[in-house]
Amino acid sequence: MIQNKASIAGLSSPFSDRQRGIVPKAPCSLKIKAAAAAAASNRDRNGTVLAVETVTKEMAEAESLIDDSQPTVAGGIRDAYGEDAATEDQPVTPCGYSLLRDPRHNKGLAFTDKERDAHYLLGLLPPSVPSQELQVKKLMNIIRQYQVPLQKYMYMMDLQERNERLFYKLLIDHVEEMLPIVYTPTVGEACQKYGSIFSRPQGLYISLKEKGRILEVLRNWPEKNIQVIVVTDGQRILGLGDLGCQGMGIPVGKLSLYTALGGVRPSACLPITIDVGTNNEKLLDDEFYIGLRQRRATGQEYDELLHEFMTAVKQNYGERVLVQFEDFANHNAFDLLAKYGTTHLVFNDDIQGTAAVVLSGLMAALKLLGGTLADHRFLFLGAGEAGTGIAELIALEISKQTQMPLDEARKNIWLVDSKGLIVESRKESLQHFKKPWAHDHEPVETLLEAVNDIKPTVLIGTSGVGRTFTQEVVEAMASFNEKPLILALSNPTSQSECTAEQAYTWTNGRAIYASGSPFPPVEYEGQTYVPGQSNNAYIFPGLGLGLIMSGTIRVHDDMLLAASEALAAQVTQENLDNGQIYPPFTNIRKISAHIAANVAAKAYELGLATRLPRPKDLVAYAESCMYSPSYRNYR
Ligand SMILES: NC(=O)C1=CN([C@@H]2O[C@H](COP(=O)(O)OP(=O)(O)OC[C@H]3O[C@@H](n4cnc5c(N)ncnc54)[C@H](OP(=O)(O)O)[C@@H]3O)[C@@H](O)[C@H]2O)C=CC1
Ligand SMILES: CC(=O)C(=O)O
Ligand SMILES: [Mg+2]
Repeated sequence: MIQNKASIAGLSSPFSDRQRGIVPKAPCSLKIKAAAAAAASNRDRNGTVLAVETVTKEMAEAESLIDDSQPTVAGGIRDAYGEDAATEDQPVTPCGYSLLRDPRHNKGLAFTDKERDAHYLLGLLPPSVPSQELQVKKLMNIIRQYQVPLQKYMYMMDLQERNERLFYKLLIDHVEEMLPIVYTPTVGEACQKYGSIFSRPQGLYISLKEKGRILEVLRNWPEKNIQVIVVTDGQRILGLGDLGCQGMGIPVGKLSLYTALGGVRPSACLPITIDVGTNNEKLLDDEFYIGLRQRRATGQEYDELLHEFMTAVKQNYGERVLVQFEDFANHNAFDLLAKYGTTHLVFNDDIQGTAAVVLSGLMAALKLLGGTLADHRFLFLGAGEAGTGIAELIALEISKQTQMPLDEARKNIWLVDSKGLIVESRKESLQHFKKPWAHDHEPVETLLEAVNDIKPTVLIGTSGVGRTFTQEVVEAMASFNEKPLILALSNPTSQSECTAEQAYTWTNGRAIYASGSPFPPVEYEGQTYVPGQSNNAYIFPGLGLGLIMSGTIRVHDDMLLAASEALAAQVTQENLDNGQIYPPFTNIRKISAHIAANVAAKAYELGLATRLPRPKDLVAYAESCMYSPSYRNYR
């Protein structure tokens, strides 16, 4: 979908308003200040950027000065990746016993005789020199012997701390099997028990105690060339509620997917947990809880800490570091995105990443259901970050496809929250992100009533509450839809609105179904149904890679649409014939390269990319940028 700049500037969704600006408020060099001034002078009276090419060129120049001061391998755009993309022999700093204790360089028994000789390893290892593939095979044998998923998780975390390349090789080569361990659902249980299983810090902890010293905290992290930060304050971890400081498992898990699925090098990834306390009484009473033992700070105290953090991030890492907000409670999530969307490269995974993955699933599903997006009726259970984020992106796409005003495009999209259907008569008391969805309708209290009234073709669960798509609800969907599309997005598995088995059996095998956490295939009346996984993990790794490789300085809604289209384009006829609206995760690195390329192409088109010149073949370029977990030879 190619848009001209005028039509982009004309969009009026809340996303666009938040994220259209490209003027850095706190520029980190004089040259960037000059570029910012140029950007400011290129706005019309609505604040819309009119011509950004000049600005990005100047910013690119300014940024290249910053890059020159970074201790990276020489060679332009590829600098950030060179250390990992290179296949030739590499120098290695630690040696002897320290080399075996350094996860970034350790190879376990796979050090060659020559390397053992050159790096003071003689006698420190038994004689055998297995290949990396054999090491993976051995570890998979061990992991498969654990019956309890949390034990597998702990084994994987230990491996990551011991031998990083082996961790990623194993994760990439066995992605379908290992994703549910390092990610949802097991990561949810790990967060709940994080204090009890804590062994070593895996990211930065910034608590209220560090107020006034956040820059110093960032500088304590050993890696300097950071490209992606995933940050949480732990208040809405999956559908498990407030887990306080123990939410750290989520940034760690998300960033391991940035590397495994998106090819961003691990040393460029920084997990951060902001600890402002927790309102979870159970954790406050838990002797193993690792966070501040106080109730959550709110209001000015909260805002000031977050502002200090965002300012320090830009000061320390520059204009192009991507900050992914993850699992914040919705009032803070929307506010942070609005506040920093115009000054920082920020992205909210729960609002925007989820929106992109669901829109992609819908685009693919239309090939099975027929019609266009505008022909369908959507009903959501849950009107928070995920629900309203998805709803808004669907409306934006409908508006683009049909040229109808956004408000009009919203009319076929309905949301139910904990108080019932969102309708006009409730408007006054609604949170701001729900107001656009308050349509004209009688009050409706239950989901079943809403389903029977609205007769949606698509039912989407974003409530965080398990088994809320009851048999009656699903059967009602099947009574007026030949192929009811049912997306039970809440995580982890326990919070899924209905299971795959329920969706298929209650619709006599007619449902098209996907869930946020994976379900195994279902046998029903002699047929095998393979459910899809509708999770933002399809989107953020490729989107992040696209932003990084193009040096993009702001996220724009059109980049989300570009990511959705790229993902939908990877769904094959064979996938569709099997009722699947997402491609399998086994191909995820190829998929991520395509998403990255589409996102980068959009960023160049919008003039928001600063790495110039634009590579001709963006897919090939994305692939060439990707981190490879294969061992390097040490000279
Ligand atoms: N698959 C994926 O990729 C993703 C999945 N998710 C999942 O989505 C879920 C929700 O996340 P998020 O949107 O951020 O959470 P929010 O807290 O922002 O929103 C939850 C919404 O659900 C509503 N709700 C809660 N209980 C009920 C109920 N019993 N009946 C009807 N509505 C209810 C809330 O109502 P009210 O506003 O009245 O309180 C609120 O509108 C989580 O489980 C999360 O794991 C999130 C992001 C990505
Ligand atoms: C997947 C995800 O981001 C969530 O459930 O919050
Ligand atoms: Mg999340």
